[in-house]
Parts: sequence; structure tokens; C-alpha cells
Amino acid sequence: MTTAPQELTVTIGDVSRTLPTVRAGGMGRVPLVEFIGDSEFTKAVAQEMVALIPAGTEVLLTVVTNALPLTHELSDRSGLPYVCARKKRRTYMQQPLIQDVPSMTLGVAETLWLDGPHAERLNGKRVTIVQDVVASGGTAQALARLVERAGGTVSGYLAAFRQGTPTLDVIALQDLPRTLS
Ligand SMILES: O=P(O)(O)OC[C@H]1O[C@H](OP(=O)(O)OP(=O)(O)O)[C@H](O)[C@@H]1O
Ligand SMILES: Nc1ncnc2[nH]cnc12
Repeated sequence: MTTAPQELTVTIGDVSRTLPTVRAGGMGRVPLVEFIGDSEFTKAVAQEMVALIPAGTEVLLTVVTNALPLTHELSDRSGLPYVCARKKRRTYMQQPLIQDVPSMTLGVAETLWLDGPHAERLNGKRVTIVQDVVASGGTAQALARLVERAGGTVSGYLAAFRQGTPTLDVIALQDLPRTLS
């Protein structure tokens, strides 16, 4: 009898991390990617991802929380500006675009909020969607809809990790198993 692995170590550049595992719904144990609080790992991943940004990209688009520090580092290294959608309405938002995310692998149904002035920065631009992990692809699809509604076009989907087999054509540094057991 073989025993399913309970943890997973990933190496990006010269930085390795053993990913903690979490139980998500009825899916068994899922390797959890965390950039929040880990600048060394975030920078190593961003350094490798710069070369994968689709040619012609003019703006990066991401969403809080975990993908934000990664996209910041990617912007810093590529020189491309970035825009970030929120998961909560803020009182200072002006005519935000509001987009539901139907379902997410580790979370519950959510709504994305893109402030009006930030949406304007996507208008007429070729936009690459940047995420930490793409699993079901639900978040990526919601972000793509925001790009279209803002008057931009999607150049591609770029993620540090692709988990399982999302239906979208995602450029990723590494693949993660859907579950560990
Ligand atoms: O492809 P999907 O199934 O949509 O899953 C991917 C999303 O899940 C994670 O968000 P999470 O719920 O962990 O939120 P957080 O980044 O705010 O912690 C991750 O940051 C992606 O945005
Ligand atoms: N493995 C993972 N780590 C972090 N967020 C995720 N969302 C979906 N899968 C995830």
C-alpha cells in the first residue's frame, strides 16, 4: 500500500518552501500557496515570472489578497503598471465595476469591486491577468469580464501556480496537484 504525500515542497529559483496543507470542502488536503508575509518567496517567484509576461502586455490586473504582493513585485521588475480589484466595497469608490465570482476552490462565492478610476486605466489596453494560483479558473474568468467591461482586452492569464486542470489557458511557473490525499 502506498501512502499519499501530506506535504509538498516547491522550489522557485533558489528558494524552497514546504507548502502547508489545508482541508478545503470535500476535496481532501490542498497545498496552500501563501505570499502574504513571505517577501523572499514572493520576490523569487516574481523574478521567474517576468519572462512569462505575454508580449504586448500594457497593464497587469490582479485581485487582493494573496496575489497582490506578487503583482507588485512583477510590476517593479517589468516596469508595467498594475491595477488591483478588491473583494469589498469601499466608501471612496467611484462608480465601481461589480463582478461576481461564481465559485472559488478555497473560498465562498465572492464579488469583485474595481474602482471606476482604476477601470479607466484598463480602457483600450492589452491586459494580463496575474494570480498566485489558478485552480477552478472562476476568479480568472471574473477578472477577464472586468477587463472587457472596462474596455480592455485580455492578453493572457499568468499565475505562479496552476492547480489541477483549469479550463483556461494559463501560463504558470509550476503545476500543483489538485489534492494531496
Ligand atoms: O481559480 P480559483 O478557484 O478561482 O482560485 C484561485 C483564487 O483563490 C485564491 O484566493 P483566496 O480565496 O485564497 O483569497 P485571498 O487571495 O484573498 O486569500 C487565489 O488568490 C486565487 O485568487
Ligand atoms: N493552492 C492554493 N493556494 C492558495 N490559494 C488557492 N486558491 C485555490 N487554490 C489555492
